[in-house]
Amino acid sequence: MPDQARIIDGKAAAAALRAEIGREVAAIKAERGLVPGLHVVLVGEDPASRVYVASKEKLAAEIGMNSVAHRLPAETSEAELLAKIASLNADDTVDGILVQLPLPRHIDTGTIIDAIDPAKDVDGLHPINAGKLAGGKNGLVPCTPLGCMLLLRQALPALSGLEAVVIGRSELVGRPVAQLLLQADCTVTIAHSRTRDLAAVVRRADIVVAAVGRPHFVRGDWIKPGAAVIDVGINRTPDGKLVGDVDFAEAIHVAGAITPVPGGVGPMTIACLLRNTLTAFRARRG
Ligand SMILES: Nc1nc2c(c(=O)[nH]1)N[C@@H](CN(C=O)c1ccc(C(=O)N[C@@H](CCC(=O)O)C(=O)O)cc1)CN2
Repeated sequence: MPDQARIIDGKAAAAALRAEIGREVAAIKAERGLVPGLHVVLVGEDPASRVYVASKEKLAAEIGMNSVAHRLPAETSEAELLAKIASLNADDTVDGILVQLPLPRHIDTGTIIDAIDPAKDVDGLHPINAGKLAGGKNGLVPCTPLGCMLLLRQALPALSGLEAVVIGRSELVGRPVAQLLLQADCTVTIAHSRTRDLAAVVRRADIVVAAVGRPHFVRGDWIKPGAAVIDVGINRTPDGKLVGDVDFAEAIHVAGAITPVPGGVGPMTIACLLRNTLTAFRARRG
C-alpha cells in the first residue's frame, strides 16, 4: 500500500462539472432560446454566507445561467421572506430557488424551506424532496451530499457492499448522504454525538464521511487502512486557517483516498447547485 493517500481534487472536479453544465446550458440556449434561471436569497450580513452567495451568483452567470441574488436586510420578517418566495415560485423564468442558510434567528428555517416549490428546490431540502430521497425516488438532492458522492465515485468506482460510516446527522449533509450511500448499496451507519466508541465504529468503515463541524475531530488512528475519507467540515481555526473535521496530516498516512480542506467537498457544493438548477429546468420545462 502506498504510504500516502490519493488526494481527491474537488476543485478540479467542480471545474470540470461546471464546464460540462455550461456546455449543456449553451446548447439549450442555441436550440430553444431558453436560459435556466437560478435565484439565491440571502437574508442578513453573515460574512461567510455573503461570500458563498457571491460565488454562487458569479459561477452561475459564468456558465450562462440567468443568475440573480436577492440580498435582503437582516430585519426582513418571516412574512416578507415568504412573500419573496411566493413571487419566485410564481415566476416561470425561475427554475431554481435557494435560501442561503443559516437564516437570522427570528425566521423559522423549516417554514421557509416548506414554502419553496419542491420543483424549484435546488437545495433539495423540501420535505417532498427529502421524502423522495428516502424512498429511493428521483427528486432534487442536497448539493453537498451530491458532491460527496461524485468525489467518492472518483476514488471508488464500485461502492456496492462497502461499509460506510457517516459522522453527523444534519438534514443538510449527514442524513441525505447516508441515503445516497444506501442507494449505492453500501452498508451505512450514521454516527453522532451520542454514538458509543465512535473510534471503533469509524475503524470498521471502508468509507468515512465526516460532517460534524469540529476541527480535526476524526483522528488518523480511527481510519481503516486504505479507506476513502470524505471531509465535509469547513472550520476556521483561531489563526484564520480553514481545516476539516478530519486530521488530514494524520489521516493521509492511513487512508487510501482523502478530500482536502479547502479544495475538496466545498467547491463541489456550488457545482452541484448548478447541476440541480439544470435538472430542475429540464424537469419543469422539458
Ligand atoms: N442553503 C444552503 N446553505 C448552505 C449550504 C447549502 O448547501 N445550502 N452549504 C453551506 C455553505 N456553502 C454553500 O452554501 C458552501 C460552503 C463552502 C464552499 C467552498 O467552496 N468552500 C471552499 C473554501 C471557501 C473559503 O475559503 O471559505 C473549500 O472548501 O475549498 C462553498 C459553498 C452552508 N450554507
